[in-house]
Amino acid sequence: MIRTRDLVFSYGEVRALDGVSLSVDDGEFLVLAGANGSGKTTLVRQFNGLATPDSGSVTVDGVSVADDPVRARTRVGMVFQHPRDCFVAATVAADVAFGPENLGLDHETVDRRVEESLAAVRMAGRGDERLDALSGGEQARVAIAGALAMDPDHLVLDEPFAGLDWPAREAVLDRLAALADDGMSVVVVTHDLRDVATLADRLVVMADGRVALDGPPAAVVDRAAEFDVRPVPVSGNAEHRTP
Ligand SMILES: Nc1ncnc2c1ncn2[C@@H]1O[C@H](COP(=O)(O)OP(=O)(O)OP(=O)(O)O)[C@@H](O)[C@H]1O
Repeated sequence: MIRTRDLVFSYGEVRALDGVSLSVDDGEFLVLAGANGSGKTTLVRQFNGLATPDSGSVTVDGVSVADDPVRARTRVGMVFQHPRDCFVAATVAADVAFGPENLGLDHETVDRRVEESLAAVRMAGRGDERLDALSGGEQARVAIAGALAMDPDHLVLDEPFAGLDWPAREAVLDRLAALADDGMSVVVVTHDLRDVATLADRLVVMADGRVALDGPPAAVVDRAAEFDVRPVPVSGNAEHRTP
């Protein structure tokens, strides 16, 4: 579980987080929405210690991020917008291997993690392909594989769908939903609630550095427009769950 309590964070005079208390359970697929500048990115950067709060606390599986930021960074995988800017290698497998190699894992373990992570995003057998030859959706899935190869318990994606067409978006969402089904907590930051909200277990809308709405998408999405988030019809949550 990722848990924040009364988080406050300012950039100089700008108070970006103004008392955020939020818990994300294991296996929960949470969509974090909100208008530009509402504090979404600032919040998720606290989850793995990329930023330190002015006050308040963050724990990951009960351990304070401030006390053990290295642990938080390995437990919480992060995928940022524009994955192509974050790639460090020329080919798919080399890029996904980069993180686990840096952990000092042996070759066999790295190879296994690369294989499993690529399979999890339906990119199995494509390790030798060049990243610059992939579609935007495939690149997004490789970026997710790179985070999965670190074997995290939680996965946070900041605007992972930017620039993706509909089928690519669906493929990425499908994978994320499956990961949540397998027990990973998945947090997706997005402006756009189309299709995401129908898959998510929970929708949190931020406004002015605070949690403005929090609940099952079907219950809260109608109010999202009040906070400059595009409303969409939602038929229910957790459609991805299979008995
Ligand atoms: N590096 C920075 N320096 C100064 N102010 C910043 C910085 N990053 C963010 N801010 C400000 O902090 C507030 C919250 O920004 P943040 O990026 O967390 O919001 P967001 O909801 O993720 O927005 P967006 O959807 O545009 O990415 C905004 O007022 C923003 O202008």
